[in-house]
Amino acid sequence: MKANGWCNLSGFIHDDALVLLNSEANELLPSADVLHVKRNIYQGAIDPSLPEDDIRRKEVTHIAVQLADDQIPADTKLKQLYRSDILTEFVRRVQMKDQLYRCADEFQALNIVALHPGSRHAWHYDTTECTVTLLLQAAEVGGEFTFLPNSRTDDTENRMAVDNLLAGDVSQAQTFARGAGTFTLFRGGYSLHGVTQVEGNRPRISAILTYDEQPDRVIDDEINIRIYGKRVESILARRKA
Ligand SMILES: O=C(O)CCC(=O)C(=O)O
Ligand SMILES: [Fe+2]
Repeated sequence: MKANGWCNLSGFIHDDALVLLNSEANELLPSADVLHVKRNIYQGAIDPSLPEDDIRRKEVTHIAVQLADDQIPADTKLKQLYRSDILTEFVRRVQMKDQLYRCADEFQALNIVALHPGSRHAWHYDTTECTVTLLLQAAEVGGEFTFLPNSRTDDTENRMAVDNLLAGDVSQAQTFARGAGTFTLFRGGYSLHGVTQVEGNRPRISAILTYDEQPDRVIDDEINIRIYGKRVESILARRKA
């Protein structure tokens, strides 16, 4: 974690427990929305000094079948795992934070994401410093997590490496072989990353566990509507009415 900004813990979930978590996800996913989110690699904040035609301004539509936190019942094993203080404390220690809390946002806290054959997760930075994922079901082929370690800091970006990567030269990127049950922590806010195209006959399913250094962090309605679409828009509108 210190040297590369990532940490991959394979076999973190025992095989028998993994079967339960994966079947919960597969039972819930038919009720999930297909999200279409248009974004650039920075997910919004483009460096204004970039030329108009710079590849880093380019918007790509990200497509995923995704369950938000409010769609994952409290009695599922997956939510119980996420809500475990032992796990939160473990994540805090790996991330070397003085304080770390589960995200308080009703939609973003815990998500289940299915990438179906033919889809990928385009290169991007996360809007939070550190991201935690649990792979529940690996793709048959492809669907690999790829990562350009420490490609930016708070002050600067390794533009040469990022430009080469976006132009298709993946020689600087690291790719991890991850089996289902692998728990991965990475500094996604500082390292450009994505998931290669999923191939074969089944979706790649992962859980995204979100944490924050603030105990009460919620996300702006506008951002949640942009990510989660009509369903969340109508929940929020009904509440206001
Ligand atoms: O699914 C993964 O392994 C990575 C997901 C990711 O980058 C994200 O949700 O921001
Ligand atoms: Fe990400």
